[in-house]
Amino acid sequence: MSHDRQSLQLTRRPASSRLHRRHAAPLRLSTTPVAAGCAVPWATTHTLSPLPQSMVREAGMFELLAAEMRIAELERQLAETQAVACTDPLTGAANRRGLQNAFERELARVVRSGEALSLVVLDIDNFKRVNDTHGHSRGDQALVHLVRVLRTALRPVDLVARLGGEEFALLLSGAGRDEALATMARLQRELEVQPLPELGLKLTFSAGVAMRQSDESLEQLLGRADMAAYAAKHAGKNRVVGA
Ligand SMILES: Nc1nc2c(ncn2[C@@H]2O[C@H](COP(=O)(O)OP(=O)(O)OP(=O)(O)O)[C@@H](O)[C@H]2O)c(=O)[nH]1
Repeated sequence: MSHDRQSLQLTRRPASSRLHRRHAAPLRLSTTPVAAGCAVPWATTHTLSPLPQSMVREAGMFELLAAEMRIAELERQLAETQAVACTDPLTGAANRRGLQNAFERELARVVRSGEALSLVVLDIDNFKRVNDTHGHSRGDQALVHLVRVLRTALRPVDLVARLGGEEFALLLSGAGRDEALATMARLQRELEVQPLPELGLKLTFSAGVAMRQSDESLEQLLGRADMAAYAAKHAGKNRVVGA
């Protein structure tokens, strides 16, 4: 039997095997009478002719669309995984990695625009007492409450990150030292008027503010802000010190 590109003679066989062949090279199936003198009366022969170009094109478009949908889904999953990897699970604030990413993003922006960038290290005062008096679970709630108040009071461009325990960092985009100090005074007032629900507990913090100097890395900036926060603690807590 000779096979050419235009037609293919086949005896009857399972549909699945025809579909398989058809998937690889779409062909249209049409039956023709059994050849005269055929010794197998139940056998029919079929001529498969090529599908119209429009159907081939449609099939190709369908496969392309399916691949694009799959890629979009994988991109969504990747973005979700990255967001989880950069987030503190308890408070929803950024974690250190999230802070690092945000710092790099902001740095690129302020270098272009010439704007200032300030970083704050903030440590809740007497947090051990909150845990000891009200329990660890209330302590957790206090951390969540603090982040909520900070986020509500800050601009959407600013970042709240949890460095660990009851220590946080704030990245204040476009803020110089004085503006950052004023922002921190505002946050102190917000916490004063928004005590922890149910307990009525007022949280206070000690914080150090550092404005980024040229060529300063995140680690160096964090170091200066941390020392200022340490000074705030040792000066009596519930205060903000500029580096
Ligand atoms: N509930 C809760 N407590 C935490 C978490 N991480 C750290 N802590 C607690 O935070 C407390 C920190 O205590 P300290 O380092 O003595 O700090 P502090 O009591 O705030 O004292 P000062 O910093 O001097 O004001 C400890 O009791 C830790 O167990 C957390 O995720 N949840």
